[in-house]
Amino acid sequence: MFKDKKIVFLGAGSMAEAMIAGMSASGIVKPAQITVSNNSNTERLKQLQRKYGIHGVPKEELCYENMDVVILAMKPKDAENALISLNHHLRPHQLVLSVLAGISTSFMEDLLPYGQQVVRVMPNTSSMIGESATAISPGKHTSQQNLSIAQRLLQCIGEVFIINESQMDIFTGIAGSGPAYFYYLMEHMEKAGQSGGLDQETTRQIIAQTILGAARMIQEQEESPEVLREKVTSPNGTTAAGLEALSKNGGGKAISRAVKQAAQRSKEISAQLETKKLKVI
Ligand SMILES: NC(=O)C1=CN([C@@H]2O[C@H](COP(=O)(O)OP(=O)(O)OC[C@H]3O[C@@H](n4cnc5c(N)ncnc54)[C@H](OP(=O)(O)O)[C@@H]3O)[C@@H](O)[C@H]2O)C=CC1
Ligand SMILES: O=C(O)[C@@H]1CCC=N1
Repeated sequence: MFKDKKIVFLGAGSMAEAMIAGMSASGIVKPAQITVSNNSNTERLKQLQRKYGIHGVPKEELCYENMDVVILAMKPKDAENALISLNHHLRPHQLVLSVLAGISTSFMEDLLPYGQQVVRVMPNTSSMIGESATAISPGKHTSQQNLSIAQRLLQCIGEVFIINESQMDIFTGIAGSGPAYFYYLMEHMEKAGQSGGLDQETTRQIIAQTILGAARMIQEQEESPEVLREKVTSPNGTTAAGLEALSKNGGGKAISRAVKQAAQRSKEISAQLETKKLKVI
């Protein structure tokens, strides 16, 4: 499916690198098929080229007619300019994927040539090791075949969920931003471990294995998080004491608020960009 297909990343930041690393390691896409470009940081392009054996090409030197899949990976604030400058170069057969938080398929379609096939994507940085939870939603002109191409390509970096675009904000709150919540949790567990007498490195490995084990239990046992939690919790035992402290300190509420707040921010980004775009078209 991807033999000879040329994939181009516009944006060379942490998300692009995570996807490039995952795709290159998958063996499904060869590094030589991948090109990365950015706004101005040529040193960064050289670094990615050396590290992954891909092509790092400055924006002004990109050869647009050779691209099969264009992946937008700049910050949302830079999307409008990027789409406007792509408009003159794209051809109908070229598929545009965007990993930008808050950028809707209609936002892209309005700034690209009429009928351009686009797919909105929300990956996370675990793409780096092929463990992303990625959502995709097609635009209104996107064929089933191109949606399948996007799905297959993104399976190189982890699990892919095809969702309704109206669910993209909440997906972003859970999975796009999600790794950061777990790292935050780990930072705090690590500090507690150290103050309890464990060294940092050992604590880190213990926490990672604990989170990995809990995640795999959810994937492999047909039981809900609630049931699994109850199985850990002995009456009047250590876990009950820990959970009580979590609950008393607003732990559950804080987690739920974090997800909702991130989803809300995704909605706000969309709304702000829509207002700005209306002045352009
Ligand atoms: N980080 C994450 O966990 C996730 C991020 N995302 C999305 O990915 C996108 C990128 O995030 P992240 O990698 O963290 O951002 P970074 O700030 O790390 O990278 C942004 C990149 O975009 C480049 N850029 C800016 N304007 C243009 C342009 N017109 N054409 C080509 N490249 C351009 C920058 O180039 P230069 O350095 O030269 O200015 C830079 O390489 C965001 O939209 C974010 O919403 C989605 C899911 C998860
Ligand atoms: O923080 C952000 O806006 C991006 C999108 C999801 C994760 N990182």
